[in-house]
Amino acid sequence: MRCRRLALGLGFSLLSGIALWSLWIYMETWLPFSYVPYYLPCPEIFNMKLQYKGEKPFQPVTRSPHPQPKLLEQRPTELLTLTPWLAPIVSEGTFNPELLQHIYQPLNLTIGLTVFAVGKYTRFVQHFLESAEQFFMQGYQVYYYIFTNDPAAIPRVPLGPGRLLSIIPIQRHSRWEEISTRRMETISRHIAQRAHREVDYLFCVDVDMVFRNPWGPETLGDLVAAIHPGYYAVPRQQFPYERRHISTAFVAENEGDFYYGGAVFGGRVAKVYEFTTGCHMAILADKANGIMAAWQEESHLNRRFISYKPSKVLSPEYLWDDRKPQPPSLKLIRFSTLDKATSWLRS
Ligand SMILES: CC(=O)N[C@H]1[C@@H](OP(=O)(O)OP(=O)(O)OC[C@H]2O[C@@H](n3ccc(=O)[nH]c3=O)[C@H](O)[C@@H]2O)O[C@H](CO)[C@H](O)[C@@H]1O
Ligand SMILES: [Mn+2]
Repeated sequence: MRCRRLALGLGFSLLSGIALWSLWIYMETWLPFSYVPYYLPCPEIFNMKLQYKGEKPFQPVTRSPHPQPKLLEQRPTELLTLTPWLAPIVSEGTFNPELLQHIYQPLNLTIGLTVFAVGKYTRFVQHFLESAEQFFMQGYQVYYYIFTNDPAAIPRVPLGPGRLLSIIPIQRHSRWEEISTRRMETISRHIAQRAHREVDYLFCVDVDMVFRNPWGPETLGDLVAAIHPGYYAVPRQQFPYERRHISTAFVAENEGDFYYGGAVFGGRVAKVYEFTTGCHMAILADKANGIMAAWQEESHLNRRFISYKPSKVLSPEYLWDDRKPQPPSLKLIRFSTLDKATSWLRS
């Protein structure tokens, strides 16, 4: 009796298993499509730039090995002023502010500044904006774009003439890595929807920072990157690039110029659009393969700046970290990270 029941039970389970399996097969062919990870673009193809006949790219994309440029190579207290691809490296003493003012002021430019304040990071907005009002692009039209999940938490900071601010509601993601990484997508979409009509140049920066000294037209360029304060004096083999081949952010040992910070980049709005869209696509490809790059969007930013060299490089004066003592090579700290309670903020 017991054996019969057992046999019946087993038979029933087998039959229902087969039925479920057939249903799944049927459903799968009926569903519009399914994702197959290995069909996604592999890094080599993804980083390839097609050069169409008649198109003259401003900068050739190189994969040829070349020596690493050293910011402090010549004299320990003087910074390099030109990259090997002839982009200026901006620092105090390399430009004449009055002359630049005369050149750029009549152009009637509008400079956009994007900043994200999601969750606990809304507490940085007041200090950030107050300092930007004092130092960021003084005398120019400025458009602040603040992306937040909590518009009510954004303080109303009085703005000077010709300066506008727009609060843009966005979704909150639970993981801080996701919040940080999604910025590329959000900025790219925002440029397509709005910013391309409103600004000439756009800078994208972290909110947990303050301006300490003037940031002016010397920073304007087609595509602008800033050297990370943690890695301006180390060999590129020690840069925290993404080193796994499977990631679209992969960088080989013999590649890399400077290690750039994810906290500051910008340029002409059309170039920033191209840049953020490219980074977003690479992030999506990684995501589909279940990968998060070593330093999230900063890894993708660095990968892209190797293939698409920045036309202007900002020295660590424009991206400093207050926890470090100011070295003699940096004459004027203009923008720097606040010492913050990272683990609490990200919890
Ligand atoms: C020294 C260091 O470790 N630096 C890394 C760290 O920078 P940070 O420690 O500077 O990252 P972060 O915590 O400032 O996050 C980046 C930005 O995302 C926004 N944000 C982030 C989290 C959040 O909950 N809400 C919010 O609004 C905010 O604008 C913030 O400034 O992480 C970055 C992630 O891309 C890069 O990998 C940096 O190299
Ligand atoms: Mn930060």
